[in-house]
Amino acid sequence: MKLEKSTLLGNKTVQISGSKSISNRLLILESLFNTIKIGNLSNSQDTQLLKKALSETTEIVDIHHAGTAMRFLTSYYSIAEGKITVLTGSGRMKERPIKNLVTALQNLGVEIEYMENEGFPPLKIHGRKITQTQVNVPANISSQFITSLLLIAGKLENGLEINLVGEVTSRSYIEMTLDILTKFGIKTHFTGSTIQVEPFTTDAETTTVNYEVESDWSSASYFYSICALGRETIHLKSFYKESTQGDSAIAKIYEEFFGIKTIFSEDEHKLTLQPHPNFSFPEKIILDMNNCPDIAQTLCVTAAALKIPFDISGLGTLKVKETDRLSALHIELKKLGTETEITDLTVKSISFNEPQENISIKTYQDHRMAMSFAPFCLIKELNIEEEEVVEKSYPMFWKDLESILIR
Ligand SMILES: O=C(O)C1=C[C@@H](OP(=O)(O)O)[C@@H](O)[C@H](O)C1
Ligand SMILES: C=C(OP(=O)(O)O)C(=O)O
Repeated sequence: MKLEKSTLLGNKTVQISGSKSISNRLLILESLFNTIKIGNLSNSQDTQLLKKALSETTEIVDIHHAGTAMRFLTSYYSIAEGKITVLTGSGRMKERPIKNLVTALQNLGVEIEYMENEGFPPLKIHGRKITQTQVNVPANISSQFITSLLLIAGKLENGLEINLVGEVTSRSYIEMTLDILTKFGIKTHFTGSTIQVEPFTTDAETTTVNYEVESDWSSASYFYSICALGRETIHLKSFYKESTQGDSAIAKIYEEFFGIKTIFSEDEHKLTLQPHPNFSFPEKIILDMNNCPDIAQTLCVTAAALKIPFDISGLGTLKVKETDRLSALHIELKKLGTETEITDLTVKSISFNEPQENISIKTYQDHRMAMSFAPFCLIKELNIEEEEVVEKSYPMFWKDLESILIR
């Protein structure tokens, strides 16, 4: 996608589709318990892939690059008594770890085989009735393993006690799952590092839950970046003041470091992003983003574009997402003139120079690489390679971007 040097049109409204994370949780719960009326379901490809998988009865299920779908379906098929499912995905999915989840399910009595490499998809799952009630799961690789078990826990005869072992990563996503389970009528208790889930009662099973999905805060993050660089007001819909999405942290982060105030209009579920006209930018941004890893790329590109030094930690999960996001950032930020130093957990700016001529950003099959670098067109023209990657989470991204820019 060739993006010419642009300016931001003020006062435009962008309607973003429902949260991919919330939608994918609801689809699994709907399929297990059949009692949800979902509004504003995500139009992301990942959600469509999960929906399709849940409606199929074939033995082989290919989930492509949808990480949450891969992880959530692993537990889902584990309790499909008597059913054998081969769960596979894209080349990259076969490099994304799943061992901690598989071991937990094996320890609960499910038979799961690795069909290629130990610890990675594809998996052959022999669905069983789980009767055990307690399981330990290392929680430092992906919170999706914990969510996956939480989503099926209410379906087990005696519920489930999950002990989170070690450091807990992306904790906000576990809290989001617990919030959804509670709204759904499944009782959970999170104390210390133990989560207890009670079995779903028949009463709760017969009540229909109406769930209006809040729009996606990870998608909203790109408009915070655009607002920080373009310094005009943007409106976003449909969001709530009290969000269960960890990425809603973007509002506070962009207010503190880039002077973007967020005004919530409760009745319209609208956010107004308002740039402070005389904001003095900080000398340095120091931030732990363990709780909101998906907006790390957004922040790094904004800071690089504004040449504000940054030192971001808590990024241990970025290596095992759609691509190794830390090395992708390191390579592509150079093209914007920003040299960085990366470790397994951090990214830190070292120096800021002039951006290159004829910038062309590689996206490494990662939607967030494309969307996080796009706002740089407010500074200088650039090309984003393999623009279609945005479909994974935000198919309307280029159209929405176009609607708020003047060339
Ligand atoms: O549960 C979820 O919906 C997600 C959890 C996070 O993954 P990790 O827990 O692997 O960091 C996040 O990065 C991903 O985009 C969505
Ligand atoms: C990491 C992501 O998704 P998933 O893990 O579900 O593939 C993401 O959307 O940034």
